[in-house]
Amino acid sequence: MTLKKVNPDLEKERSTCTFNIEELTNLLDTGAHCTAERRAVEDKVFSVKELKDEIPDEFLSHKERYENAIRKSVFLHKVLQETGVKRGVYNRSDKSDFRTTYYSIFKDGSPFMLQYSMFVPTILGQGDSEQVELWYKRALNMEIIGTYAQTELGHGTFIRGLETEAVYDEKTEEFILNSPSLSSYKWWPGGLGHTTNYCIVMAQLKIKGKPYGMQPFIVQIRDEETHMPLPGVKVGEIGAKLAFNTVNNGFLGFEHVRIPRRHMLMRFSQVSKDGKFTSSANPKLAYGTMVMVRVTIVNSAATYLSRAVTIAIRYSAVRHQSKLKQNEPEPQILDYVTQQHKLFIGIATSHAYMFCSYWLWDVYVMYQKEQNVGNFDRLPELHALACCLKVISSSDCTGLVEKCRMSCGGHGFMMSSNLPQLYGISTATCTYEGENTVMLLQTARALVKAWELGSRGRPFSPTMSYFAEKNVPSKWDSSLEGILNAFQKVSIGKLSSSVSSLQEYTKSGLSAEDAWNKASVQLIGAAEAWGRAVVLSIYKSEIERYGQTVSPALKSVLFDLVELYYVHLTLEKMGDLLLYTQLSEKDVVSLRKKYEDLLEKIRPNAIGLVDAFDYRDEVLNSTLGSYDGFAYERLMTEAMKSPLNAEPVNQSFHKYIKPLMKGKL
Ligand SMILES: CCCCCCCCCCCCCCCCCCCC(=O)SCCNC(=O)CCNC(=O)[C@H](O)C(C)(C)COP(=O)(O)OP(=O)(O)OC[C@H]1O[C@@H](n2cnc3c(N)ncnc32)[C@H](O)[C@@H]1OP(=O)(O)O
Ligand SMILES: Cc1cc2nc3c(=O)[nH]c(=O)nc-3n(C[C@H](O)[C@H](O)[C@H](O)COP(=O)(O)OP(=O)(O)OC[C@H]3O[C@@H](n4cnc5c(N)ncnc54)[C@H](O)[C@@H]3O)c2cc1C
Repeated sequence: MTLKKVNPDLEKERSTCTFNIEELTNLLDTGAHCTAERRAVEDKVFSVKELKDEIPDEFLSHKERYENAIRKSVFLHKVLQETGVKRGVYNRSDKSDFRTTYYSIFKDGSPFMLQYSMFVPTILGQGDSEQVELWYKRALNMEIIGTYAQTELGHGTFIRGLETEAVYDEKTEEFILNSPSLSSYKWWPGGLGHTTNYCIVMAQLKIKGKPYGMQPFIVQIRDEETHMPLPGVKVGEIGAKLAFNTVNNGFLGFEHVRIPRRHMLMRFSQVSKDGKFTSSANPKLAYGTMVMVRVTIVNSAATYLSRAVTIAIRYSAVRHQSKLKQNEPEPQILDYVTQQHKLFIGIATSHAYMFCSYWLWDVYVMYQKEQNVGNFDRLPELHALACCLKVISSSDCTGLVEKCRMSCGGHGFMMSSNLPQLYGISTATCTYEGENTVMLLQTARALVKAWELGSRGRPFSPTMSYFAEKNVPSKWDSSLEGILNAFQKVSIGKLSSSVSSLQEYTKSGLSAEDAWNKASVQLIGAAEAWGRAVVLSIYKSEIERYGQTVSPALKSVLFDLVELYYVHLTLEKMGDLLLYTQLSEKDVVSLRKKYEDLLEKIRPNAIGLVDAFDYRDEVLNSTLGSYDGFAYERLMTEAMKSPLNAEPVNQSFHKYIKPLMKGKL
């Protein structure tokens, strides 16, 4: 099929863009040098023919898909090694540490994913210098391939309830790993099924019968030559899932498997040869990898959404349907304001979480530096921020990815659009690295504690400082500052009501735990409200900061999106605002008009805005979202790859249908 260069609809859209697309790309990539570096890596990666799929993955069997993913992972590793990309070392954004490039090769994840995302970072974060020296090099060279094995069949959320034991035997200076029950089997770790030969096992340390809490151990599970499971190791794959089907998530059980003492990662806690336990300065340091991954999820969520919204907006610009005016041709569906309502918030939300993720990453890096000199003061706030922003970014972005899919009508249901797969990998972020409700409850725990300490005169941490302000009613103000203040009032109001309920429930005789459980719906509302106030505040302040350095044309568009985000959220959360602020019906009417005006203002820049995410066709992997906009031609080309189209009549016709038709069954 010969294609014209670009669909005229997209050509027209690109001509109405009011800002410099490259300038926005550089800003989103955290610098022009990051864009250049990323593009150079992409040029290299996408020129490797072995990394292209001849048959779409969805037409392969489960086993074939796994084998294909392994083949590609190995080629990709080689290419990235040649380009000098540091694997296992996170950066501020998915794009600048090449996660997006990496994972675009796999629509459904790579079996090496956990090697890079958690195995190596845990060695770096939890190992002492000697252990890092030994294991990091081996892992980086892929001499060993590992994963992070924490979750068990019986427990994922409640880490203190994990059953896998590591019992110290001082006679042999070894730990004995044991899985005492079926529910203690590790369940879920990526790559564990048939890919990894080592793993970090989180297990309950016991010395002379005394428990010392959960600690990380590096455990060999397969022979380095034959890849056979080692004696006492029971390992396999957990089966088909909603997504991540090429990640090779696995199960693992131990029958008294012995490992050397120095295989416990000992940066924070140590066990001496004679079985003396030295505790870390803060027992929660063993949970450090989770904090780091939660921080990175905020950027990943924004990135998944930016890919989905690019596909949906490009498709909406080339798709024509129905009639707006009787005597005119069918309009682009992007001209329907309801379509703009579904999609433009996706661009704004992606920006909001991207800019917040850069800020959060900087907070994390600052904490890391302080932690290295024994200062853990920032940890409780960082933990609350990482939990809460992980939750609202993953749930908002996943909801919007699904909205993007539905906005493409029937074609969004096609696997070749890549929207179903994007939904799959996005929705997983709501569960992994801490199930979202549980993470909100962790956030609420920190907020209630801060509130109670604050009421006794203790200072609030920076993101909670507005708790100190009295919740006095003030006139509604629809400026950005006014809306931010209003959301802070909602946050104070919800937290204050939750604390009052907790106090009333305990006063009425409930235990602290029962009171907490009874008030928990309110508590997760208070946690979410705090997260909203943080995101509104950081998104605005980051754009104000960048606004001073970018061109006036770009600054104007960036603020259109900030306003859209603010007004959209105000209309969405109207109930809360009516309860806790002076918002009136008249204000709502004028905000609705403001919202409609903003959609109209953003419309000419819609394609420019998604082009600025700078996703090559190979990254989007979508028949609907390609840069040239030839969606129908691509849909047909992909349909022809269905194995059923290889022959005009399938044998089942002769075997079953024909006898049925002839009444000969
Ligand atoms: C080219 C290649 C480039 C490569 C680059 C890199 C590639 C990266 C690829 C990126 C792709 C990313 C893909 C990632 C894939 C990941 C797959 C998913 C992996 C997992 O899911 S691993 C398993 C995760 N599991 C969890 O998250 C479990 C959740 N549960 C918990 O965290 C805890 O159990 C919970 C709920 C916090 C409760 O713990 P508990 O011990 O019971 O604590 P308490 O409630 O009693 O609280 C005590 C006290 O501690 C504080 N606390 C709790 N947790 C933390 C923490 N993590 N840090 C700091 N403090 C913490 C808590 O606030 C309490 O404080 P108090 O002062 O109130 O006492
Ligand atoms: C795609 C994917 C990849 C994964 N990869 C890995 C990996 O590589 N390594 C690894 O170790 N793990 C991995 N996991 C496991 C993951 O971390 C856990 O599934 C997750 O932490 C949730 O725990 P759970 O499954 O035990 O859920 P549960 O805790 O059983 O949650 C079930 C329900 O119970 C509720 N609930 C639980 N506790 C509470 C509470 N205290 N208060 C209120 N409600 C509660 C939850 O809100 C939820 O609604 C992965 C999971 C997925 C889906």
